[in-house]
Amino acid sequence: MSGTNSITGRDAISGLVLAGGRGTRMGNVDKGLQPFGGATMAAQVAARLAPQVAAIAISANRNLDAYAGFGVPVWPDDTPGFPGPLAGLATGLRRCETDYLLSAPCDSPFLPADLAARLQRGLVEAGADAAVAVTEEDGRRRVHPVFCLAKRGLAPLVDAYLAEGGRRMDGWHARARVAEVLFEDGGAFRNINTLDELRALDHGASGKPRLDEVARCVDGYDPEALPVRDAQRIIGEFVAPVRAVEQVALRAALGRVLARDIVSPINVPAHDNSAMDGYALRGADLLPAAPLRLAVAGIAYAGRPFEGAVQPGQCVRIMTGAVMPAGCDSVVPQECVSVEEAAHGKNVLLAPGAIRAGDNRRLAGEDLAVGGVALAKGRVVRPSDLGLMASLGVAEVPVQRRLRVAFFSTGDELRSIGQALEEGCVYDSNRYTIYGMLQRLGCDVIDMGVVRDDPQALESALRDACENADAIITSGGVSVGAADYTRDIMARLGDVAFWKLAMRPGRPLAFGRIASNGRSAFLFGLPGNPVAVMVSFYFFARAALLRMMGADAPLPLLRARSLDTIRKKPGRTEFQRAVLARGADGQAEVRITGAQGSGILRSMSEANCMVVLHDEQGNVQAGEMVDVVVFEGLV
Ligand SMILES: Nc1nc2c(c(=O)[nH]1)N[C@H]1C(S)=C(S)[C@@H](COP(=O)(O)OP(=O)(O)OC[C@H]3O[C@@H](n4cnc5c(N)ncnc54)[C@H](O)[C@@H]3O)O[C@H]1N2
Ligand code: MOO
Ligand SMILES: [Mg+2]
Repeated sequence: MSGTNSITGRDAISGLVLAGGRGTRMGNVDKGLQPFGGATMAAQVAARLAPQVAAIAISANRNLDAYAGFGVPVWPDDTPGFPGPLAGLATGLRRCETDYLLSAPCDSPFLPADLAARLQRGLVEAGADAAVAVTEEDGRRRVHPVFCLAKRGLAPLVDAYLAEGGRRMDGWHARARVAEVLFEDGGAFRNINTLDELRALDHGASGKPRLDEVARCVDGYDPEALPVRDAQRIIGEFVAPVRAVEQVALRAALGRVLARDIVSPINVPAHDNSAMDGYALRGADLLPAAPLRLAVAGIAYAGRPFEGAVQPGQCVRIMTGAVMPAGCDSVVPQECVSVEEAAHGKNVLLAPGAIRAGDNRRLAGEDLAVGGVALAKGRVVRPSDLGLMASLGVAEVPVQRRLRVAFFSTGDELRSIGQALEEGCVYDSNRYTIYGMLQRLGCDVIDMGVVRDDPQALESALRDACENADAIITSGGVSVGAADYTRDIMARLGDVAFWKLAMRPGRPLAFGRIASNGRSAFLFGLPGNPVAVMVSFYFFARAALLRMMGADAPLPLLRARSLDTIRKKPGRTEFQRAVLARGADGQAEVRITGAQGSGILRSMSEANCMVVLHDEQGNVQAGEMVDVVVFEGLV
């Protein structure tokens, strides 16, 4: 092994988020649970630590249920009375199961991504028992003793210092060998002390750049003609996963996003076993050119093994799934032998070449080996995964908590089902398509109805949504019409960009993050036209929401032959509704559903897929291959 991980490796380190303080400077609020960056401060710190260590725990003394919701162990101080972060460290050292413990405070969400590796290297190089981070500001060294990598064996020493009444985080340093490791980026250790500071940081970016900073990284960024892939990239970089984990019963994990790798606690199968009903034998007994006669020494059923050892010249009657008897490594199916009665019981006769040594045996661990990753985090759990986890005896599964998404439609012309349809009005259909798409994505939905084209009503709906949801989806009002107030209000509440996308349908799109009363939410202001709303959802909101859920589910693209000639201007992406079928030659063919107006929802229902004509593409001739996204299996 080489590199920083070779010294002891992240497997030797547990991470501890120190969230057990009184939060005095924040008005006694529980600092770790303050919303930040689409999650909470402690969750952000845990998320930054998690990839650096083998396991995470949280030191907390209040709101233990809320912390338990993170899906990691929560350790209240063993010493009563909120004695400070050192008590958290002491408790952590006592409880941690790895050789090293790395602490970090819950109010430092920007901590370095290589904190563990560098402290570990410093510790080993200095032959020390602990290592702490140091920065230099204006030529002055500043030690950050709360960012501490300590050997578990230090527990008695720290306990003794606490028992003497010592409270300082670095008060015990003189009694041990503590290495100081210099980090160049002082900002990474920045901590957030007041609610105002928290809001200021969270409002704009939560340690991430502002939207315009992200957008500027796109070559020739033009909000009036933004290519689809640039918009997708900006959105992907701007949204952040909402990290909160819950344990659910196995069946309830269906459709949910795995929050952690599922590691196999056992070998599956647990033993070598038979793949056939037949006779288990010793491969070494097989004769290449002559028939073989074996005495049947006993019988092995699935769940009821044969206990004895099989001697040369013997075999065991065996059923599919039964454990291979000791000494046997092959199974001959019963169809391939003849059985004869003998004085002492039964014999079986095999023709030469009936099987080879090792045939029809399933090896222990061939499906899953103990310690192997059976399912990777980020996976959306499917029925086969439920079965796989059941085969491992997994009763409860850590999943990401469901994303809460609030949505509403805007427009004075909209009527809800059950209302009279006056002159010039239309029934609100977007709320139903959005509802359907969100449901199938596995979100918790908050349907906020229709909001009138009235600035006050819009502002209060947006604030309400922001305070109650992780993401907000609106439809309508993002273009340039005289009643399109949505734009102004969205812009006033946060960091929102208005784009005209180089695509059809779904040209206008608002995207960003808004904040209200210390809470923030990602916002997707989709265009009002009923097909545009669906296309924008599928090609922008879907991936972003999945990313927020911590899911890894790229959109599968197929290729199919176009039956139509399609007129298409290069320089924009077009999404055409179409029907995919198998042609006479067995190959996939696609036919456009006809008129593609962005208000024609019927053609969306008739379609079973969308043809994606990319930016650079021009006219398509009948018979040419095109990219297709199928609806089924999408959401
Ligand atoms: N001068 C310009 N006009 C328009 C442009 C443009 O660039 N310059 N873009 C057009 C495009 S493309 C679209 S898409 C729409 C988007 O407009 P808005 O997002 O402002 O949406 P509205 O004006 O509110 O509504 C558009 C259309 O959709 C109907 N609608 C709205 N909500 C619903 C709903 N919930 N259920 C059913 N139908 C709905 C609404 O009645 C309008 O017919 O702007 C173009 N104009
Ligand atoms: O998004 Mo608009 O519907 O392109 O017409
Ligand atoms: Mg409009």
